[in-house]
Amino acid sequence: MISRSSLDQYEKSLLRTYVRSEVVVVYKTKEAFGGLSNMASGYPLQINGVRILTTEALYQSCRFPHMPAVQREIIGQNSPMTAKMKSKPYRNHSRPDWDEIRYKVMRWCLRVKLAQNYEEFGRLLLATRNQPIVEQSRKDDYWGVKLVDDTGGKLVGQNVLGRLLMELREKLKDDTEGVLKTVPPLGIPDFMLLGKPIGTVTSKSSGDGQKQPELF
Ligand SMILES: Nc1nc(O)c(N)c(N[C@@H]2O[C@H](COP(=O)(O)O)[C@@H](O)[C@H]2O)n1
Repeated sequence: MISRSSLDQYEKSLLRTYVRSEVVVVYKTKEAFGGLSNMASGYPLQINGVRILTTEALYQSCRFPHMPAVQREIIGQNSPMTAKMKSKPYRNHSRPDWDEIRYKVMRWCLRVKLAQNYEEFGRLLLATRNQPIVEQSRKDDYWGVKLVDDTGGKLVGQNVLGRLLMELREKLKDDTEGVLKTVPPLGIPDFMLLGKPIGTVTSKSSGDGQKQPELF
């Protein structure tokens, strides 16, 4: 069995340190790079024809493929924060492999956000140039980074969300053919929304969440 102290040591080894003045900080959604946050509104999504207002709601709903009623409650929220709050009482019932796959789900959610908001989200991502991106958080040093000194200069965390955003940015820089406008489903079991397997996402399926009317 792995001892608590070696687990603590391992966790510590995953932490990275950033200097605030040298990075793009994602903190409040109204700030310059706030659109990179999953809590940002204005980047609507559509999965299997279902309208979802934010990547936060999409990400949280992916915890519960076996509980469509909970997914419906989460994606029915107008605010991303309440979508996250709605998931809280059910967290112990998240899919059993959640901790192992959540970063893949997050990577897929960001791909969907880009595919369906290619111009606006793409422009924001590219505006970060080659700088490190970090999400500042008060509590979460897995997805983000926390302030570690009173001067506010040092940020420490695994910064998994920031690293996924940087990974996507680098792919976008090479995306001359618009390949990122199509997102295949994740290759994991039970990748479902409201009882149906999640299909390929395309840029055309974004917008106001209504299916396109038949023209002929
Ligand atoms: N509580 C909270 N407030 C914010 O303003 C945040 N940006 C976040 N972080 C986001 O929460 C999501 C992860 O949720 P889990 O704790 O893994 O359920 C992820 O989108 C973070 O970016 N949290």
